[in-house]
Amino acid sequence: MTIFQKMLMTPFLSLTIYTGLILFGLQEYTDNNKEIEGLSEKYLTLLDLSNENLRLFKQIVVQFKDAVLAGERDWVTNTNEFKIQINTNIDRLAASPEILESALISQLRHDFNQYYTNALTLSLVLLKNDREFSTHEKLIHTVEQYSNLTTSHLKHQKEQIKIRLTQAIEHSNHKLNQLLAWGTGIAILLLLIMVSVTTQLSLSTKRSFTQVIDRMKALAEGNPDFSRRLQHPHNDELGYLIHWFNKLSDTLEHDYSKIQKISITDKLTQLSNRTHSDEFLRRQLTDSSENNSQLVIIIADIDHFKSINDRYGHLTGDHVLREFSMILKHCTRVQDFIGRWGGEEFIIVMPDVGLDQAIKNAERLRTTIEQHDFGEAGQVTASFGISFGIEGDTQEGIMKRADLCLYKAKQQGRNQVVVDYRKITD
Ligand SMILES: Nc1nc2c(ncn2[C@@H]2O[C@H](COP(=O)(O)OP(=O)(O)OP(=O)(O)O)[C@@H](O)[C@H]2O)c(=O)[nH]1
Repeated sequence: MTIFQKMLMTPFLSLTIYTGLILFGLQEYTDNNKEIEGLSEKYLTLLDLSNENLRLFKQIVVQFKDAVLAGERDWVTNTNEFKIQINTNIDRLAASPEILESALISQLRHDFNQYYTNALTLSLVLLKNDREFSTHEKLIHTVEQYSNLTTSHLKHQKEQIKIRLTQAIEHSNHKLNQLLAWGTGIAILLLLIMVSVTTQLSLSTKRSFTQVIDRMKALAEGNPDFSRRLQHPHNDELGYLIHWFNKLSDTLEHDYSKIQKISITDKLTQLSNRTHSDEFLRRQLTDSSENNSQLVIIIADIDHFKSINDRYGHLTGDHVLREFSMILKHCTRVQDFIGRWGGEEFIIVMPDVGLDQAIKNAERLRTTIEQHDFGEAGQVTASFGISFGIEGDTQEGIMKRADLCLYKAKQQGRNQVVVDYRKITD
């Protein structure tokens, strides 16, 4: 996935999830409202029945009183309708045992019927002009007792319906509040995850970009580090950038090493050139003095090279130089350094070698060259000057001593090896 897609995905996902949460919340809110509406309807019906029972009961009480006071027997029988209605209502209330306890309903039914039976009996007795209340004291007391109980049960029933309704609404609201709290929690959690993912993404992108910028800067400032390549495990824009930056580094490394090689190599002989020989000698002198090791240099110069050029031409001269270089390479150790010091002058730097061994090597070189067939130029000889590193030596010092020996070799008739023994004999 590309960085662009990742960046787009974060707000898109957030939007989708938040929209989902809002829609879910709205749905729950609507459902909750519907549930409360349903509850209200159910409970209010019960409350109406309860109120009606209270009203009917009061009417029965009043009816009995009126009948007795007016001496109208028919009025007593009128209460039967109210009684039937109350019992029907009680049956309807009993159909909701989850709201009204069946024990309370049974108690109400029992006490109301007790009241009605006793009140009816009392009313009929009193209507017979038997108005001596003291003789009916027990019955009056029973009527009062059941009247109070019935009223109390009816009120209690009404209260119970109200309480249950409040509880049901509270429960429903509590569920909604819980959902709201969960929704808010999830939204905050998601927000934190989004922020953390975006921060991580930004930081890792920034880190990778910084890496690329640093490497580009180093490259532009001429300090390339070709030993390692940038890594990016993802196939995103940064991955492509790093991939092509690494490709560019490969090309640059290749060109750089090519240029480096050219800058230190002599084109004709493919040996190290003067600049590189100079540097190498300086480094070796430092190393040998630090490690307290022996360092020997040999200067080799082709004899009468000018006359080869003059007689056979420069191309033949060049051929001789190439052949000469090959012999130097083949007759020395891998750790020996060979460079073209000037026109037909060469330097061999031999680290960790005794002077005797170096002299033997120079002699072997001299005889090999002498015996070699240089083609058109025929036989060619060379002269050698040898010097070795001494304490506090400088590049100029060791070169000068080797040069003096070479000069001596030329003076003494060429095709020979002259060694600078001065420091040993001193
Ligand atoms: N063909 C060819 N000749 C070169 C090259 N570089 C230098 N020379 C020639 O090498 C010759 C060196 O001549 P001199 O310095 O007089 O030395 P020499 O003739 O070898 O004499 P001695 O060193 O005294 O034996 C000059 O003629 C240069 O022109 C080269 O790359 N190719």
